[in-house]
Amino acid sequence: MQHQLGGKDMTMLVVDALGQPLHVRGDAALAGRTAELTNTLGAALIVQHPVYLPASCAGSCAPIVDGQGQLCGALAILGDCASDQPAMLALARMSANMIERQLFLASAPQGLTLHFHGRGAGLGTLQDGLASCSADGRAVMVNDAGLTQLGLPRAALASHTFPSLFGATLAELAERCRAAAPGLVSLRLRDGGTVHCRVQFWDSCDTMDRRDTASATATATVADGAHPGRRVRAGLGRLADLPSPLAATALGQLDMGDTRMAQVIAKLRKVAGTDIAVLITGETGSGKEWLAQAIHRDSPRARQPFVAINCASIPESLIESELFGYEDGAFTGARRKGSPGKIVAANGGTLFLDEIGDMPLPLQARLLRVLQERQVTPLGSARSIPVDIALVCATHRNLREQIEAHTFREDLYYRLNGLVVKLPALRERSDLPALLARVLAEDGAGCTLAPAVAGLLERHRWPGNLRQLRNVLRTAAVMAGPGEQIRPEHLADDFMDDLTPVIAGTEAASNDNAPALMLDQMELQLIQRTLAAHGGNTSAAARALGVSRNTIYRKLGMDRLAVA
Ligand SMILES: Nc1ncnc2c1ncn2[C@@H]1O[C@H](COP(=O)(O)OP(=O)(O)OP(=O)(O)O)[C@@H](O)[C@H]1O
Repeated sequence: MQHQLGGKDMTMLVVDALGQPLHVRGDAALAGRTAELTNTLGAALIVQHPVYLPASCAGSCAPIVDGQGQLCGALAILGDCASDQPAMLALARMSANMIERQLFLASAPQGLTLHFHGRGAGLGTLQDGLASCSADGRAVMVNDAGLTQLGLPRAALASHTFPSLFGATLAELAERCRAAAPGLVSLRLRDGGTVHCRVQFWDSCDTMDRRDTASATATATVADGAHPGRRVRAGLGRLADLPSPLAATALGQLDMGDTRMAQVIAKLRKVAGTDIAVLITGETGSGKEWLAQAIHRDSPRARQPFVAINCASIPESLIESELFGYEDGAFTGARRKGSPGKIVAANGGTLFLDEIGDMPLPLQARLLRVLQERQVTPLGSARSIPVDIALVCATHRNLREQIEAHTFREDLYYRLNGLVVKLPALRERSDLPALLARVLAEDGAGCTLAPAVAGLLERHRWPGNLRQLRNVLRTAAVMAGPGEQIRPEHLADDFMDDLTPVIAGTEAASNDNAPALMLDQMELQLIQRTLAAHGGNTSAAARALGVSRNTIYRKLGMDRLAVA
């Protein structure tokens, strides 16, 4: 929440069901001050609905219910934010919802946990339903979002079992999980509706055939303080793990079966908790920031802030104040109250400096000083603030070359490179099918891939790496429609354009030893040459040849791939 509030002068307050403060961030005096506040918090507790607070203690408040649907407290954001009231109410409601989900998962029966939604795209969002049941499928717990989707009042839950709600026994579900190609299972409800699900089996669940599922499942330690050491079995294997306390460790979730990725993760696990600075290199979109976040989430600092700053996207003149902060009126245009800066904001947690190679030289010297002295002096201030941060940096540049070109300080480089890890480009990874399945499950609106599309995706060079992969699949899923099969015509034109030279090149190579050029082979060569002359741009080649782009795809056999 603090991150979302972006440094606004606000107070965050969590109270129990009796309105007693449990946790205050910010102005503790404000949190306990007014009768109106107590009354309004009380109102939120009574009506069990988010409410605005009165003007005297402006803010918003949302109730929190536990996994059994019992009211257990409320969360309030207090402070003068008249113009932002709706946003604050939404933030309070969203944060309360996140707490509720954690409470639910922490008290879930140890048989199976199901995340479900009527639309595949709803999975992994705060709106997806949660259902948990005991290993025999009898005791079922469902959160409010889940009950809404099932169309059930809470009181009716007591008379249901898992099979009576979801139309399958745990053993049947385990079987479906084994067979589910993209890591997403659909269940037909008793009322005829369908929900898309991701499933996690706890180890204690006896209904699973452990021998058969060994290759398809991942065993993971729950990264949740409430249940240290609990072990879960992810029924859909690594593909379907969710970013929840029941999922594998954050780093473990990035290991999809590629050897190089596994090595990167193994190295990072060794330095977890040591505060050794990590430098991540890799092409754009290869997942450097995601990796940095996973390092943070698996570290002892996980409950402290993760603060990211992209040195390439902030104007040079602002990096200094953004990073190191500034005193009241330190420079023209400075905010009246000054700003503590990102380094101080990350105190106790992790500072992620993305595109560190783009940091201007003078600031490199300042950063080095901060890292050595472990204290920051904001602009215009004589006072130093001690800081305790773990540092993760990333770059797609070659810092050694930059050192030789005198654009990067060698001493800073050696301070940053405690451990250097290189993320493989997507085209070098051997786990593309698993990645496709995961991204589809997360972002694919329940769609599946036609085999021909899987073939096309595997041929692609992916210059934009994981970012491009996610965008291509997300757009294709929208084109195909929820729950449909993604076919070649659903892929974006520019993606097909990028792909054409690769396929054309493959065809050309395989034609080298052809004895006599038949008419269609000449035609093929003409197309290949024209494509080459137009830099692989299918539209330009089609125009030059006076044919349609589809004709080119057809002649190159890409339509055959499409129906394979
Ligand atoms: N392990 C992953 N699995 C699936 N998708 C991922 C993964 N890692 C990253 N992505 C996707 O790729 C996008 C880009 O990732 P990220 O921002 O971490 O890349 P980056 O290497 O930091 O990029 P840049 O160099 O441009 O800053 C993410 O928003 C996400 O959609």
